[in-house]
Amino acid sequence: MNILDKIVIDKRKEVNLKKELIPIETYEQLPYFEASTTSLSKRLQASTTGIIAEFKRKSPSKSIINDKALVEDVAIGYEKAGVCGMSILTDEVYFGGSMDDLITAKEHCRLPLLRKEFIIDEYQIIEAKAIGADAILLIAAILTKTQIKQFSELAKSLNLDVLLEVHNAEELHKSIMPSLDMLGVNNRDLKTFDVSLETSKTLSQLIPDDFVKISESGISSIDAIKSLQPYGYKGFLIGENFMKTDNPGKAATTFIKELKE
Ligand SMILES: O=P(O)(O)OC[C@@H](O)[C@@H](O)c1c[nH]c2ccccc12
Repeated sequence: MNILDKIVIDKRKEVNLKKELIPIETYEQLPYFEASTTSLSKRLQASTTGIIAEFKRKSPSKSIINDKALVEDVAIGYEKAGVCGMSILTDEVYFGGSMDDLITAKEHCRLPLLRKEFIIDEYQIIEAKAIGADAILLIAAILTKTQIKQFSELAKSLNLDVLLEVHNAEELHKSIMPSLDMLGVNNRDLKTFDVSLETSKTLSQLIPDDFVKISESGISSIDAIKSLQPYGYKGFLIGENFMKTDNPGKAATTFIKELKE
């Protein structure tokens, strides 16, 4: 069994358990549930750099990336660096993240926050809104077309932006629908962990221009970004390249400064 299948099985158990412990109505009463959101896709459209910087402690492919950095320091650092948004892993088992990380980031910066999670149930979308997320990720590889439609429409009704992630043409074909704001191409195959920026380049021509195009994973240089921009990419999701340093905010500052030159 590949790692993605395993993650989804565990996630199903986790969500079923949580549903029993915390009824959805509890989330609907939290203050952020009614609060307004900041649009990540609009920020990206208006930006010349388009960096979405991620907070990621570990991953199944790399194990520990950074177990010292505090999410509040990183949120403040990323905001100062001038990123367009911050992506926060909330999966605990495989990525060492938590919903508390997102809440903490929300308290320390005004950046649009993307909840990076393996969403398989509408419950997680209500939860995302309630903890202060501005955008959610939907992964085509683990969802049916019907789920993508239902989940993205629910997110839109809550004013959350939707980033739909694909890895191949088949996933892209089943996913294109008006309730999505951003289409992300993951350069990392979540089943094998192979990384290639060519994935973004080949799939770009199949993505209609009305979606904000984002290239995700394995981006570690200015040259990589410059090579992707001609393919229409407006957003670049970067995790490890910043998180592997002692000071991710500083790494993002240097990176963005250089990108602007
Ligand atoms: O650390 P990287 O290679 O810069 O990648 C960041 C981000 O794209 C990656 O964490 C990611 C992209 N899609 C995902 C889906 C689930 C978990 C993680 C991800």
